[in-house]
Amino acid sequence: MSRILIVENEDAPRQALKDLLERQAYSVATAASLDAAQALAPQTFDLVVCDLRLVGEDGTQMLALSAPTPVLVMTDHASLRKAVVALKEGAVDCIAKPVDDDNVLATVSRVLSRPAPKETAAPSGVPRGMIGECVAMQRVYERIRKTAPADVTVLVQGESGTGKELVARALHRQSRRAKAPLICVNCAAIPETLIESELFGHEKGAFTGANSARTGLVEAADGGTLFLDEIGELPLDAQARLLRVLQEGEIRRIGSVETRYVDVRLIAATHRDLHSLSRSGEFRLDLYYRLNVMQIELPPLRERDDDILSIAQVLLERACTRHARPGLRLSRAARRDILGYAWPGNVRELENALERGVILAEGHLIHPDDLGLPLERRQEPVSASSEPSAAPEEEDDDLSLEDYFQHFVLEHQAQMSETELAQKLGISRKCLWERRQRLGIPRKKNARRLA
Ligand SMILES: Nc1ncnc2c1ncn2[C@@H]1O[C@H](COP(=O)(O)OP(=O)(O)OP(=O)(O)O)[C@@H](O)[C@H]1O
Repeated sequence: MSRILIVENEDAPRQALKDLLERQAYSVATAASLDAAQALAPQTFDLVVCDLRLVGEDGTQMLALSAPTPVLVMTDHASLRKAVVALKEGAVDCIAKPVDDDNVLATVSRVLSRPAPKETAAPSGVPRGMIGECVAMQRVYERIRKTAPADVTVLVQGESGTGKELVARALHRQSRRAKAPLICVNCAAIPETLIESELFGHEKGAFTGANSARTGLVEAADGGTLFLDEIGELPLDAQARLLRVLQEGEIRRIGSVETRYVDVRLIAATHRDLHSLSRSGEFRLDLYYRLNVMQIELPPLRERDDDILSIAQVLLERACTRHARPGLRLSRAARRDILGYAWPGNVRELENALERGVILAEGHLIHPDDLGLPLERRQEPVSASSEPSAAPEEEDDDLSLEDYFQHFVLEHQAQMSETELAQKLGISRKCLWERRQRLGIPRKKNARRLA
């Protein structure tokens, strides 16, 4: 299922476009401003549809924020000139407002069926949207790279929140099916009574409430990839049907005698041990062997020591943007807590803790209390240090040099010139400027002019 992000500040057209695209089985997210769009990581979508006339903002900026994702711009007569600029800067197409439903659908479908931009892995080989370069994750990236083109079934294993869906997306993007749909289904999120008809479809009248025939998600993934998250939750009857899809490429809608054929690559994910589930009869052993052709094992966050702080930094920047709190940083004690905590909810839990920190932080530093990590689940600090967590009056002692620098500059820059600030800090003005750039503390416009 292609993922589309709509950026439009007016409620009614935004909702109407969302409804229209969702009726075509696209997965749609919306944002009412550039900041809100940026916080949703636009570069991880398949397409961004952006109004050029956002209140107080320039919609063309979405092009840079979304790259390499294609951007389709919407424009009215008043912003035709901007549309020309946007097209010159790389927008894939332009649609006129008020939008014509058929025209939008045709354009969206045309843009999405173009050859997908080649996966833009960083030189280190990190797939788009994923953060982390520790040895364990390098192995994951290598597995993705080798497995993606092979068109085999893949079983992704790992605790909740370790990024299994991100791996599935990377596998799809790097496969020869990249232009075809990727359909993601969380088997745990669909009621047991509905899952078979959701996956395999049904005929009209197949059961009470089946007022019309419906295509299932497996058929919707024909030619592309089906990602079944939490496959351990799939009921036994649905497991039997899935096995037929894998063995024969055959599918039969509920209530139908007709057999259809599909060409689907399956990626399955679970945090459970499918082999022991199959010993207890909860999971079909034959399906387990069929799924287990290739495995990718995601390490829990607590085993990615080298990565935790760099992941935290990127997620923190995203949360700062989302909540319009630029430049917030983690105090040294907060960093120590992050390193020492066991992270049972992995990257998702880290994302949530940082979001909490950004919302609760009062100054420019995020302290342990702002993160609110449960005390009883903290591990021994990773460093040998036995520093107690900082009491407020000790906070100054607890600051790293960078924290101190940032704290000092933010507190005094309104009253001091750059020369005075540099003198007080005992550094040159050039060094002050360089550190400002590195730490992202641009000089306040209202600060006094240089002496
Ligand atoms: N390596 C990573 N880099 C960046 N973000 C990550 C990484 N791993 C996970 N995330 C983020 O953590 C969240 C959870 O990721 P995802 O849904 O892929 O995990 P999951 O293992 O499929 O979880 P679950 O099993 O609970 O469905 C998402 O917001 C995702 O963007």
